[in-house]
Parts: sequence; C-alpha cells; structure tokens
Amino acid sequence: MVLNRYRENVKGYLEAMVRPLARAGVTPNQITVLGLLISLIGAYFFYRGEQVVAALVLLFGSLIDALDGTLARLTGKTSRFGAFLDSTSDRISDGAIIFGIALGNLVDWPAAFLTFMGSYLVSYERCRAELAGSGKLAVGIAERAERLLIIIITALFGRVDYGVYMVAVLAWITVLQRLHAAYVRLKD
Ligand SMILES: CC(C)CCC[C@@H](C)CCC[C@@H](C)CCC[C@@H](C)CCOC[C@@H](COP(=O)(O)O[C@@H]1[C@H](O)[C@H](OP(=O)(O)O)[C@@H](O)[C@H](O)[C@H]1O)OCC[C@H](C)CCC[C@H](C)CCC[C@H](C)CCCC(C)C
Ligand SMILES: Nc1ccn([C@@H]2O[C@H](COP(=O)(O)O)[C@@H](O)[C@H]2O)c(=O)n1
Ligand SMILES: [Mg+2]
Ligand SMILES: [Mg+2]
Repeated sequence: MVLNRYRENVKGYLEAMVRPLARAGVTPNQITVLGLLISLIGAYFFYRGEQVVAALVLLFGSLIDALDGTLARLTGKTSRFGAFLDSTSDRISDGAIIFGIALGNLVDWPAAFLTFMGSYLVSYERCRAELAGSGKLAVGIAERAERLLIIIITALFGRVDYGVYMVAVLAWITVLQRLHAAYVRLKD
C-alpha cells in the first residue's frame, strides 16, 4: 500500500526504460520470465550465503518485475494470461527467495516457514477476494513490494535474518488487514 502509492511517480521512468524494449519487439511475457529467472539467481546467491550479491541481483530483478506490466500497457499487449503469468512468477519468486535464505542457513526453518506462509496468504487473500467480487484488494502494510524491499535492504547490510523476522510479522499483520477489508467488502 505504501509503495503502491508511488507507482504514478515512477511511471514515466519505467516507460522510458521499456520504449527501447518495445522497439526491439520484446514481449511482456518475455520480460516476466526474465524477471523470474533473475529472482531465482538471487535466491541461489542466498543459498550460497552471499547476501549482498543476492540483494543486488534481486534489486535488478525487481526493476525488471516492474517493467512487464508497463511494457504490456504501453504496447497495448496486456493479456489475461500475462496477468496470470506475472502473479504466478511472483509467487515462485517469493517462495524461492525464502527457500534460498533457509537453505543457506541464514535463518531458521520455523521463521522461514512462518514468513513463507504469511507472504503466500497475503497474496492468496487478494486473489480469492477479488474472485469473489471485492474489487482490487491491494491493501495492507506489507504488500509484495514492501516485503521484497525489506529483504533486499537488510541483505545489503548482511542481516537478511532481521528482514525475514520483520517480513514474518508484517505479512501476518497484512493477513489480518486483508481479512478485515474482505469482510467489509464481501459480508452481504
Ligand atoms: C542493482 C542495479 C543494477 C539496478 C538498480 C535499479 C534500482 C534503481 C531499482 C529500482 C526498482 C524500482 C523501480 C522498483 C521496485 C519495486 C519492487 C520493490 C517490487 C516489485 O514489484 C513489482 C510491481 C508489480 O506488482 P503487482 O501489483 O503487479 O504484483 C502483484 C503482487 O505480486 C501481489 O502480491 P501481494 O498481494 O502484494 O502479496 C499479487 O497479489 C498480485 O497478483 C500481483 O499482480 O510493482 C511495481 C510498482 C511498485 C509498487 C512501485 C514502487 C515504486 C517505489 C517508489 C520504488 C522504490 C525503489 C527504491 C527507491 C529502491 C532503492 C532500494 C535501495 C536498496 C535503498
Ligand atoms: N506478461 C505480462 C505482465 C503483466 N501484464 C499486465 O500488467 C498487469 C500488471 O502490471 P504491473 O505493473 O503491476 O506488473 C497485469 O495485471 C496485466 O494486465 C501483462 O499483460 N502481461
Ligand atoms: Mg509485473
Ligand atoms: Mg511480477
């Protein structure tokens, strides 16, 4: 919710970045897949215990992640499958990052599991509520952009463990916020 508000502020820069891609005939789905691959590389560096490299790779990956939708809208190539592919790639990326962190022994498994479950629930609630007719349920203090940035910033300082604990707490608060928002919008 917090970062989402700044979407409009960065829109112009994102559009400037995708124009050359559009001219080169790159498709939004190709960008989505590229973003996912970069996330997987970031997760691999967490597994290797190289937190700063992982953070830089994920920073670059999150930029790519913000470009696919921009490219789709700019070229009139938005598609329902593209939206599905984007969200599915986001979930694979979220899971791989926390798995990499846990496999690299940077955080204990119970904390990793709680963070994983909280993050997935946040996204699931939005998907399920929107399917039930709530309208866009992009609410809560720890949407994906916030969760990702917390992981990236703490990893840059070599303390991704703090980031995981923070995301665990904030994601579960967001679960409750979305539960409440869905109740208000869907109760009758
Ligand atoms: C290292 C270098 C080579 C490169 C460096 C480049 C940097 C300058 C990078 C800047 C990146 C910046 C432009 C983008 C950052 C966004 C990133 C943190 C998160 C990626 O989000 C992608 C995007 C898509 O969101 P979408 O709504 O489509 O996705 C939905 C989401 O997955 C939902 O999950 P959930 O419900 O929330 O759990 C699903 O439910 C939906 O299905 C799914 O569709 O979002 C893009 C828009 C951003 C929100 C815009 C944020 C703008 C901020 C102002 C950017 C702030 C960047 C910082 C200043 C970077 C500095 C970091 C440094 C470490 C201090
Ligand atoms: N391969 C893709 C990716 C995205 N879209 C469209 O963009 C929307 C998401 O935009 P973001 O800026 O939030 O990434 C998504 O809902 C689709 O409409 C697409 O068509 N193809
Ligand atoms: Mg996207
Ligand atoms: Mg994405």
